[in-house]
Amino acid sequence: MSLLKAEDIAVHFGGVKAVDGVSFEVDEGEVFAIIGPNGAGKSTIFNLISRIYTMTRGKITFDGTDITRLPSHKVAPLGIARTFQNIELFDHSTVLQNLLMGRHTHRSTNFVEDILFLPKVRREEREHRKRVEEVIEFLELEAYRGKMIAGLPYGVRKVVEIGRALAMGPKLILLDEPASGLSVEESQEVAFWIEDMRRDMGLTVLMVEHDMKLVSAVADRVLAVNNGRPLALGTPAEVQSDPHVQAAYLGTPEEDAA
Ligand SMILES: Nc1ncnc2c1ncn2[C@@H]1O[C@H](COP(=O)(O)OP(=O)(O)OP(=O)(O)O)[C@@H](O)[C@H]1O
Repeated sequence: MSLLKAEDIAVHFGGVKAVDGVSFEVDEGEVFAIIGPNGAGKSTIFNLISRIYTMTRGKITFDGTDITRLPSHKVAPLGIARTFQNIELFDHSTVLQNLLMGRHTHRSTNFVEDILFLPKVRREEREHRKRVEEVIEFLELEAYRGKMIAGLPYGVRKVVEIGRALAMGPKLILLDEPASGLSVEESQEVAFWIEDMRRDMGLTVLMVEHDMKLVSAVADRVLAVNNGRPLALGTPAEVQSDPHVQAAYLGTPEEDAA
């Protein structure tokens, strides 16, 4: 069953057709990757799903709900969490504080209830802590729990960014280039975590990634895009051997054949 469905989605910025008629479905429990050269429109597709950008045309359905015109702040509570290409954490807060902030989408208490620290507030606080501790254990972040983000190595910050998204308890996680800037060993770890997210947490994963080794290792299906247009859809091996995809990456005249 498809959890996310994008139908003929498009966004144009003046004359730039950043995304121009892309359709795909992500099945529940699937790891689905979007690949393409720089400027192909991959991050823009994420921004359309997150509702950061408003679509020029098309429709996006998540878990049976039409989210095409949903305000962006209502996307996360539905069960969609994301990471950003340029890590978006609070540098002067600890790992634990950043992960707890990931729980904010689940707050049902108001300011007065919080001040009075009512039983309902305490109960929610306990639940937030429990979920965050599960994430810390899952991503093996115990050693960094009390450390400031600013002082952490890049690879650890990338993992915390994934943790912040996981702390939300989503059904679908959007990973924007989870392996960029990581060493070969760190990328392999990310591959294991993606597998575990699916197997142990029952998550559906949609990722944008340049690292074809990671994509081949974890993705069930791949959508290749170029110039905002779809090029090929299939297994990693099928997409990698597609002549249009090869042409787009090599920049040969074949590119126009798409
Ligand atoms: N807010 C915006 N205003 C104008 N143009 C934009 C905007 N956002 C994206 N674009 C343009 O849309 C195109 C697609 O950009 P996008 O960032 O989605 O590419 P990408 O495939 O994610 O690239 P990369 O791999 O380099 O991250 C680019 O030409 C980009 O300049």
